Amino acid sequence: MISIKEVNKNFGNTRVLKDISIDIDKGEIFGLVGHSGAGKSTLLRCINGLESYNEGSILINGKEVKNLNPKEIREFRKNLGMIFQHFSLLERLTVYENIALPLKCWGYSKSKIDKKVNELLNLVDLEDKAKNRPKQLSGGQKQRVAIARALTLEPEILLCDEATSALDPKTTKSILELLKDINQKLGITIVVVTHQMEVVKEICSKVAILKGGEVQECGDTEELFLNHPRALKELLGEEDVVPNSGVNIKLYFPKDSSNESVITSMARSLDIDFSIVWGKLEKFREDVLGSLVINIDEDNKELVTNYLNSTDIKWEVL
Ligand SMILES: Nc1ncnc2c1ncn2[C@@H]1O[C@H](COP(=O)(O)OP(=O)(O)OP(=O)(O)O)[C@@H](O)[C@H]1O
Repeated sequence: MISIKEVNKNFGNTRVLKDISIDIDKGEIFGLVGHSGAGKSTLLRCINGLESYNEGSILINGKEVKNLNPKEIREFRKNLGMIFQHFSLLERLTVYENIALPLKCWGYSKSKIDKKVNELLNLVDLEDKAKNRPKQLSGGQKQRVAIARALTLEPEILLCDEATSALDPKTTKSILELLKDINQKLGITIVVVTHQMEVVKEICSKVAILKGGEVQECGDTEELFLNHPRALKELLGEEDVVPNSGVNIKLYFPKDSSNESVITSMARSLDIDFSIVWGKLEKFREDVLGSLVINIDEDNKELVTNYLNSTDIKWEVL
């Protein structure tokens, strides 16, 4: 649905997007994650046609975004909803009027507008706030209004730029639940730009980690958390602290494997000593993923690595 190929983008002499290639499938919730300045928002603006790109291609439903003429771009934008960190609601309008705005601009009849707005108020659970103004709402409620407004023209794609960054953790969770619900009920493809790994963990099926305008990692979110590549560690500010002597081996346990049985079986079959350096369990949606670092004698390295290769456990020497 969204196919980004070798996209380069410069601001003056500075290249801020470097050879970006990402494919986003229909119905997916895709995360673009990275520290400030990584190029996330610029990429999002290239996707929605607000910025052009110097080289490469961005195809949405088979159409090259930068080649769209003004008439096509109007239709194209209709198909893309967008929500932002600071909601971008009009303060002088009520909740109802804010949601109705895009429909009014497109010249829909009053009855069609009324039907759609009420349907969306129900979807975002704000029926009782229709007559309120934005200043009478909490941050989470404001974002719900923004989400409803972004959905009025029934877009196929919803772009979220740091949509939960201004919200507390509990409100963030409820907004993420709503986005998940919308994705499932309406089949909308959602692209989420965020610096919050919790957001990625909670709702994104795929993710790309950006750094310095480049894609460092891209793939399945669960795989990424399980494999914990360097790019993810850097993003999370994690460091593996391990002993200087012996060999340190990190084992990764997918959600359906029992770490204890592998470790005890290994100790029993190989009849060797090893120490556990540290272990970590991490909640991943409804499941728990784990990793464990063990320290063994250099002499036992081959024995242990051969044993681990005979299991389905992923591992690496640190
Ligand atoms: N209009 C612009 N003119 C010049 N440079 C820009 C412009 N917009 C962004 N940049 C630069 O492009 C780089 C990427 O910025 P971008 O806003 O895309 O990053 P980001 O990952 O979204 O960061 P943040 O989360 O802080 O918004 C940064 O170095 C930024 O300074």
